[in-house]
Amino acid sequence: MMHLKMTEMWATMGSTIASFMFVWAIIRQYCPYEVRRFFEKYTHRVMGYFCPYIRISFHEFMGDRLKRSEAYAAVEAYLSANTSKSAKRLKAEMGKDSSNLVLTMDEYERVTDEFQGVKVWWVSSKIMSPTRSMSYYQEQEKRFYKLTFHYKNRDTIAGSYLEHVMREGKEIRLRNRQRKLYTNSPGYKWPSYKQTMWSHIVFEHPATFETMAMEPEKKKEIIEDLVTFSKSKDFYARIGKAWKRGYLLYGPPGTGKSTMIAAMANLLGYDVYDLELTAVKDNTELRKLLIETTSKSIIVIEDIDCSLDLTGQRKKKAEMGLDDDGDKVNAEAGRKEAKEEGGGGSSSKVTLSGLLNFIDGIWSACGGERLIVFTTNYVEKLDPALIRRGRMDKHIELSYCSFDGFKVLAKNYLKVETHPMFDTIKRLIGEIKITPADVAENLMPKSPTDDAEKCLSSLIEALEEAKEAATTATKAEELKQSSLIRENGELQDDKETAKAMKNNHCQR
Ligand SMILES: Nc1ncnc2c1ncn2[C@@H]1O[C@H](COP(=O)(O)OP(=O)(O)OP(=O)(O)O)[C@@H](O)[C@H]1O
Ligand SMILES: [Mg+2]
Repeated sequence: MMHLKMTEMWATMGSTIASFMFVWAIIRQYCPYEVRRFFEKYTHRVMGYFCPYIRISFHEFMGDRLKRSEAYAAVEAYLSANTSKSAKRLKAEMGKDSSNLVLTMDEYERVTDEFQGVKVWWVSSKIMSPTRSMSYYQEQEKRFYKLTFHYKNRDTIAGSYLEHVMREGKEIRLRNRQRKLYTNSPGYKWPSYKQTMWSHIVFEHPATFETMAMEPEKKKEIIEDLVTFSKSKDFYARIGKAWKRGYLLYGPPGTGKSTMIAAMANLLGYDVYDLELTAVKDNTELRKLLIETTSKSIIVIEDIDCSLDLTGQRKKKAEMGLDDDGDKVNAEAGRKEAKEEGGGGSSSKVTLSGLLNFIDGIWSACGGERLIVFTTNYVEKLDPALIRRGRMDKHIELSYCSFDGFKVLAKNYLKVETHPMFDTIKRLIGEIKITPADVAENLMPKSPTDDAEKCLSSLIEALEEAKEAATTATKAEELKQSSLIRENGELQDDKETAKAMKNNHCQR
């Protein structure tokens, strides 16, 4: 009897829901927007009394604002990365600024997600809402994601789950965004959509640490240093230090300094600001440029030793004939010294103290998560204040090609990991100095018929030539030294003979 009553009750409820759904479908299809909104409002209110679930909506555009909601974009990125495998209906779109396809949940698709043992449901949906365009109304699609969860999990979801979704979503967006290469050089007229001091193009350098020729341990150490930095937001906050790190890359030309900067940017997904110091008018302009840089970026000053006359203060003193303490010294000698040092023809008024402020002054903390990289061929020429630890935290020397470096290049260029010619190359590379750029050039096939053997022979030839040139140069130097010694000896003998003759003459 009881069972019969329950069955009847379920049947009645079922038919009520079915009739309700039918009426609702008709309303959605045929009724004007106002009537639909009215029904929606009251149905949600009635359902709210019985339903134990909570819903949170993330609308793409809020109110009349034209800007896309950051929360919606983060949810979209999170869902497309985490739940697109379980969704059955997906939408494929070209990523913004990028060339790859992005898969997101299709409209009205529903997926589940789990967090700390709590199950939640996400639905992608849209509503048609009226917008006033010129003088008439038209309907516009408004997309949103709806999150549903049981009310007993309210604290977990509203607290940690949403924070987790936002954080992950933002990280995914940053990873997938098209990165940019900025410059302040007035020579470049790259497209820029707003009036800023920087112009930019899309950053598309293919260098990675994997393709860099250097000792594996050194490479590993640099990668670990960079990754640790990028994950140390809380650490930097705890020790009260701005979240930035300075790298000084030094070494002879063609050893991979610029290549390493590109590899760093690709590893961390950062933008690159290539700062042309000679084009900066003065310290104020330098500060403005700094303020306009964004987080997750690398600010690069290449060839810092020739970028600016950073020893300018001293040169001016020298030109005026003042010594370091400001005392007057031989004016003529001072002017000569200044001229010999190169003169510094740049019209930039940026000073060393302006640059030091740029690196670690109060303003440098704005934005956070930034690397500052200097490159130079002559580290010994730089002012010690500029590169002391704390400013340039990590000094990396990029040097001549080692055998390990050669193996990386051979793998990149020729796809060979071992070859009988490797032994000869190992011996020669140990004997002479050759830059990775020179090795790379020799390994580059010059015609479609050039195979690995041909390229390796060309490298051996170049190494042998370089060895011969080095031997000849050493011999010439030795010869020069010995003739100098001989000349000095003869001079000494002549002096002694003259002295003896003079003594004889006096005695007489
Ligand atoms: N360590 C390296 N690993 C891989 N390729 C390298 C390396 N060093 C140089 N190369 C190759 O040589 C070319 C020149 O290197 P790069 O411009 O990075 O040198 P650099 O040290 O910046 O030189 P400069 O001091 O003249 O600016 C690069 O295009 C790259 O192909
Ligand atoms: Mg370079």
